[in-house]
Amino acid sequence: MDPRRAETGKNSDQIQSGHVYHLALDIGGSLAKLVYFTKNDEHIVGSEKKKSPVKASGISNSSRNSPVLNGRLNFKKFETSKINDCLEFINSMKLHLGGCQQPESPGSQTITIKATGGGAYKYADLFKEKFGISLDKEDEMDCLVAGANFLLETIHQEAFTYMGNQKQFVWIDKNDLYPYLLVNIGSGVGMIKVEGDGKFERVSGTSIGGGTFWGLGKLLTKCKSFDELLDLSYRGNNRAVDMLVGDIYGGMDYSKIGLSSTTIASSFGRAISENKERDDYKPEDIARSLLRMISNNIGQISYLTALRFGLKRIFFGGFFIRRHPFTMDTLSVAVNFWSKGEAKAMFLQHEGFLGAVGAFMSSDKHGLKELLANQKVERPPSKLSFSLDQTQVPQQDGELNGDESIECSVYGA
Ligand SMILES: Nc1ncnc2c1ncn2[C@@H]1O[C@H](COP(=O)(O)OP(=O)(O)OP(=O)(O)O)[C@@H](O)[C@H]1O
Ligand SMILES: CC(C)(CO)[C@@H](O)C(=O)NCCC(=O)O
Repeated sequence: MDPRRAETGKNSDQIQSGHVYHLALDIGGSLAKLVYFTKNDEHIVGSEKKKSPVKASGISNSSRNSPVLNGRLNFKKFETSKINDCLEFINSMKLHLGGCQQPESPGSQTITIKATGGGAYKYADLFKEKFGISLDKEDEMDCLVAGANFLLETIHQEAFTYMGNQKQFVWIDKNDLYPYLLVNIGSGVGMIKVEGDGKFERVSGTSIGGGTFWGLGKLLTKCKSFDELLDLSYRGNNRAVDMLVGDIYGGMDYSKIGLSSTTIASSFGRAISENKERDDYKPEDIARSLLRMISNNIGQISYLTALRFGLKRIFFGGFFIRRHPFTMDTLSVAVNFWSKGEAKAMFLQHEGFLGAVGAFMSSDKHGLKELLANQKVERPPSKLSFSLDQTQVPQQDGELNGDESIECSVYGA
C-alpha cells in the first residue's frame, strides 16, 4: 500500500482503524528520521490466511506460521532545522495515532511514541503541544546498536563493501556477526565496539563528521542544500585545492615511506602557496577536497580504533554517507590502506536509519502488541516476530536520498 493514500481525506478514526501505523523517531543534530509501519489493506488475521498481497519470502511456509500481519516499513527523513515540516508530515499522515497507550495508565488517553537522539529531549514539549503525545525516550547508543544488529541479522542484502566502483553484498552469518566496530557518521561521529545484542561500548568519537562537511561546505561554496554540496563534490577535482606529495617532492613519489606522488600530503594545502582568493577556486573542487578530507580522517580514526580493540570488521552508518560512491570508496581505501588489508569497511543499505529502527524495535515486543491491539485477531499469537521481506529490499543505487519503504510481515509463534 502506498502510505500516502492516507492523505486522501479519510478522517483520523478511519485511518487509525483501517491501516494502523506504528511510528518511531530519531531526531539528531542534522536530521530527523522516521520509521513507521503501515499495514496492508488485506491483512491476515490469526492463522487464517485471507489473501496475502505480499510474499513472505526468505521464510518457507513449512518452517514458519502464516503471517498475522503484512505491511510496509517506511523510512523518511527531514532536516531537524525544519522540524515543523516533520510535524506537518506526521499530522497529514496521522502517524502520531500509531503510538502506544501508557501501560501504567491504560485508562488515560496519553499516547507515547518511541523517540531517540538529542531531539527526543529538545523537542519533547513541541510534540506534546502539537499532538498531545509524549516522547518515550530511548538511549541513542542503545538504539543505534539495536538497529544495526536487527538490520544486519534480518535483511538479506543489508551489508555491502564498496571499493573501486565495485559494490558487493556481504552475506552475514548471524552466528558470526560479533564483534564489530560500528562507526556512525552523523553530525558528529560515534564509534561503538559491538559484542552482542545489547552488549556494546562507545569507545571513541570525533566532532569532525557530517555536520562539519555540511557546515564548512556551506561557508566555503555558498551552496544552499546538502544535496547541492554532494552534487558539487561529484564533479570536482581535489588536486586543485590539496597539496600532494608530488607538489612537495618535485613530481616524485616518496617511495621510501610508501607515499606516491599523488597522495594528499596536506588537505587544502595548495591554497597557501597560491595567490588566490576563495572565489578563485571552483566550488566543486572545494567540495571534493572537503569530502575527501573528512572521509579520510574518519577512515583513519576508525582503523586506529578497530586496531585498538582487535576488530576486523567496521560497519559504517549515518547519513553523511548517503551511499555516495566517492565517500564509501575513500572510507574503504583508508581502512584498507592503514590496516594493510587486514580490516574491512562495510556499509549498510539503511545507513541513516539505524537509530530510528532501533527505537522502533525497542517498543514492547517490537511494538507489535500495540500494532495488533486494533486487529480482530481471533487467536492472538503468544509470541511475535518481525520479518522483513528479504527479496523486496529496493536496490536504490541510483536513488541516494534514503527514503523508501520495504515489505515486511509479522509472524506469530
Ligand atoms: N538532506 C540532508 N540535509 C542535511 N544533511 C544531510 C542530508 N543528507 C545527508 N546529510 C548528512 O548527514 C548528516 C546527518 O546524519 P545523521 O542523520 O545520521 O546524523 P544526526 O542524527 O543528525 O546527527 P547526530 O547523531 O550527531 O545528532 C549531516 O550532518 C549531513 O552531513
Ligand atoms: C553528540 C552525539 C552523540 C549526538 O548524536 C554525536 O553528535 C557525536 O557522537 N558527536 C561526536 C562527539 C565526540 O565524541 O567527540
